[in-house]
Amino acid sequence: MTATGIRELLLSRIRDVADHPEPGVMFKDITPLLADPAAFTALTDALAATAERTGATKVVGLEARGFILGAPVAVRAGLGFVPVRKAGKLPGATLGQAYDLEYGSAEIEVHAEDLTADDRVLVVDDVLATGGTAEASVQLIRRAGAQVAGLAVLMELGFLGGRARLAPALDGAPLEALLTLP
Ligand SMILES: O=P(O)(O)OC[C@H]1O[C@H](OP(=O)(O)OP(=O)(O)O)[C@H](O)[C@@H]1O
Ligand SMILES: Nc1ncnc2[nH]cnc12
Repeated sequence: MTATGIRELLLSRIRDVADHPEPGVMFKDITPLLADPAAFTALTDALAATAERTGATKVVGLEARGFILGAPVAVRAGLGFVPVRKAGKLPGATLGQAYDLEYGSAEIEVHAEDLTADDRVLVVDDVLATGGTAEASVQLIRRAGAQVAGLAVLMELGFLGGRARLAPALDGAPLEALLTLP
């Protein structure tokens, strides 16, 4: 399939849900895409290609939808997977980072021992909206002493300005969005 064909397939499997989880938010629901094996496989392959191209040694997935996408990407690319979880879930010694997102605020954590100075980490998530979640994850990875190979998302909501917000934290590492939605 051509790159355009893949993008059209992925876009056709994302459902818009108005006013979820709060009024004024147009929620981008990826569950139809996950339920379609051709679309889910195409997405996994595209993100795994990014992992290989960026020379990543680990994939970080952001709870919860970043787990669903990131774990198969890590397996496909032959890399380890490191979960970045919402605060209070990981049992070991953690590093934490608070952040704001399009609809609220939260704190994420990672097991510090899962990342080393030799690691180049590709962060995988479904949506880049305001960039708050992704920015916090990049800060966390750097505080853990690892390098950031890049950030790969299924879709970027361009009108929320996440790319510009993230630029300082990424510090030259690539941000790749398979779809950019106006
Ligand atoms: O760019 P931002 O404004 O930070 O928003 C993007 C984040 O919001 C969603 O996660 P959410 O916290 O809703 O968690 P979920 O995956 O558990 O639904 C999405 O999966 C991204 O991680
Ligand atoms: N509009 C949106 N749709 C889906 N996930 C999101 N995360 C933040 N904003 C979102």
